[in-house]
Amino acid sequence: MAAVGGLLLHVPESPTAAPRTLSGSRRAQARRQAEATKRKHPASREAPPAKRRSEASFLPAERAAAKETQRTFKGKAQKTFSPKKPSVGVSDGTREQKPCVRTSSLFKNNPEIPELHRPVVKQVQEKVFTSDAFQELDLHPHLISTINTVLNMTRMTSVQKQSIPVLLEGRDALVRSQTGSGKTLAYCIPVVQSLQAMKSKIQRSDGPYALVLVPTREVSSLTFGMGFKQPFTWIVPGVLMGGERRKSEKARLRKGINILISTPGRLVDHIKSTKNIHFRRIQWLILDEADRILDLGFEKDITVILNAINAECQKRQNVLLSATLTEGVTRLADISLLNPVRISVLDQHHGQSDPKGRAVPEASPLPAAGEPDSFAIPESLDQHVTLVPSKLRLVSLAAFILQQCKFEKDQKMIVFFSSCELVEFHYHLFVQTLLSRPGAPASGQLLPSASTRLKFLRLHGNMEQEVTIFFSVLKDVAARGLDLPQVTWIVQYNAPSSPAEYIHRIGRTARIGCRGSSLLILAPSEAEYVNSLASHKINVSEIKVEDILSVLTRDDCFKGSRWGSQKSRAAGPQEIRERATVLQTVFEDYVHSSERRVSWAKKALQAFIRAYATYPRDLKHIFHVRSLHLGHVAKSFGLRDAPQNLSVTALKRRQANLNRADLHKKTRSKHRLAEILRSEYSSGMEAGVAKVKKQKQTRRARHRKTQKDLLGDNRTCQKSFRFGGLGGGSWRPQRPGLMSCPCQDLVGSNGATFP
Ligand SMILES: Nc1ncnc2c1ncn2[C@@H]1O[C@H](COP(=O)(O)OP(=O)(O)OP(=O)(O)O)[C@@H](O)[C@H]1O
Repeated sequence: MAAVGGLLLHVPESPTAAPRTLSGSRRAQARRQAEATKRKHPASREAPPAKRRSEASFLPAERAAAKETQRTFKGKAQKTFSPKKPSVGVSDGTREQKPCVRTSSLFKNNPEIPELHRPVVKQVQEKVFTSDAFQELDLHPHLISTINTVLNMTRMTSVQKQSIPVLLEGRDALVRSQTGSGKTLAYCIPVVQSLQAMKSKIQRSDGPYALVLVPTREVSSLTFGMGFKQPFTWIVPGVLMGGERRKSEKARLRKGINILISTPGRLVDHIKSTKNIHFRRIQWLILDEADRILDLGFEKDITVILNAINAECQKRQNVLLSATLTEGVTRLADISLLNPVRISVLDQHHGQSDPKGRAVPEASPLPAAGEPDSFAIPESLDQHVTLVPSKLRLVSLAAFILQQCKFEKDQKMIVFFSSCELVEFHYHLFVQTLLSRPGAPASGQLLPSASTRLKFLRLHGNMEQEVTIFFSVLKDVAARGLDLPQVTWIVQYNAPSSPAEYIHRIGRTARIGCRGSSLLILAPSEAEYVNSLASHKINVSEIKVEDILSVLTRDDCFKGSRWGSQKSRAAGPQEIRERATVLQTVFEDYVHSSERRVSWAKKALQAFIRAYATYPRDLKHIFHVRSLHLGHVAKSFGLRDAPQNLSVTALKRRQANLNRADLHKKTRSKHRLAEILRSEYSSGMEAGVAKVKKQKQTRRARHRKTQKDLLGDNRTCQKSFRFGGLGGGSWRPQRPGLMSCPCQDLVGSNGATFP
């Protein structure tokens, strides 16, 4: 999974939008599908037989079918009819003659969906708000009025109530509180209060008095906007976050920044290369989202920063904030905090607060060595999981999106994917098939009932000019009434690599007491992941895949021919199957409408497999690339067959390569890099990524030069590289777009659009 975390955003569509029925060629296609399904399930022509009427019959687990975990793709021949007439094309010039292809069954040979025996655990919970107002704190009146009128906040959250007085007393603190509980203001307020109260008024040219380290530039911008922008004009806040030209950052540093917010990598960059950066007057060091900072591999950078600050100033106040208290965070607290107060906001049952709600120093229960940490999860967050066979993943995701964003009101959803390519692929696929555009033909791959009001947005760390685009998109979005904090659904299409990552992902909803829900989509072979979550006191309830797909019966555009106008009849498994098949055909037709699209889908599939191979060792027994049925997985990319060179043999060859002793040394750093790349927090500018990119460029340049010297001309490397060549060369999980052959040009989705 490379730079992970893609993200799709949805806005609601009017639930009153009248469904339109399929017309013309679309209807003909649906009929073909319905007939195909009928042929495959002849028994269901009438009422389904008794034994198939049960819920389980929805996904008939064929006895003959080997378990998905043991199967390999054999390149099943697709059924192809002679191309009597041109298929429906799309309006972008890629129209071409293609054979009329019947999609293979979505519902045959799927692995059995196991009963989910999820242990019910009592989740750790926190109370978000207190009844106390900010006025009760001894703050400057202007600061209070800014909080009340500009930030529009009156009551303190629990973490603010506990932390602000402790920090105003001048103590170091280790603060743990759930996502979206207001940790940012818990330190911003004391910092601003203490700096404005300084006897000699702060000058801009004094340089930094407070240093705030955050994991990503997105967080740095949000921190800047939320906490430090307004109150006292003579205190100048500033952000260093990459994306901007280093030269202009240097100029701003030269002018002076009093509250410096930065990502660790970028700051180290300046420490090494910018002469006029200094820490002489540092009074505050804040490590916000410490768990993510460590997850992203910034431990070394933090050490460099701590050394640089310690060399210039010894006395300061240190604060470390985190939503999860992992071993790494505790270690970081040990080296960066001096005699800290531990603030952990748990509910009354856990007895963390005294009756007045003040923090109880040193009272936080830390997990015993080896015992997993229990994470606090917002009470208002409903967590769900669904087990979906690989073949049904794409239709299930689409159905779920339609269910929430088409039939429910005011829903906003974030979908997390495991790599940038997956974001790009699904974004373009859904935009092209689920949305209607002005002037678009009624037929083609577009679903007729799509709405112009349903919107998709993509965000990932691999986007060119990330910062500008990211924020201009956000601004546009905000202008249309969208507000990221009001996200109602989090969907994790690919499981996260750690419980902490899971917490941070779902933490994008149910913030500050709002309601929110999350859905984790797992394959049947990954069901055990639920136990792994439970060991961290994370409770999920199951949604059946048939319930997700049943939404398709609410939309007549997925209607097969057989059901006519029987709108009122209860949707049976057979009808759901037919409609899911119609939707899958829409996707497959789109993907197969041109060679380029097929190639994009294959690249996305390849990225998925690469990402799948980077799960940490302790999760390998659940997520192992060998447990993937590639043919089935290919279907979830709209491909009718798996690319031949993604065979298990090729993967085995790669495994053999990885087992070679001389590769062992490299593996650990590769894992580290993979973790960085797979994180949705990765902004693409982290030191590790930049370093690897640079190394690759240098290697490529060196290689070309050697080639030129050897060959005496400008021929480039002829080392063979097959698409999807997992078996060729030393394949390893990489950032999307970086192929393993050092001489290979970058191939990827950067700035490119889906064909
Ligand atoms: N006292 C308050 N009253 C109302 N809203 C608040 C208050 N404090 C913070 N918020 C809002 O709550 C939201 C979440 O705050 P913040 O980002 O600081 O949470 P967090 O605990 O740092 O979350 P995460 O760990 O996910 O980063 C923000 O939109 C913020 O504006």
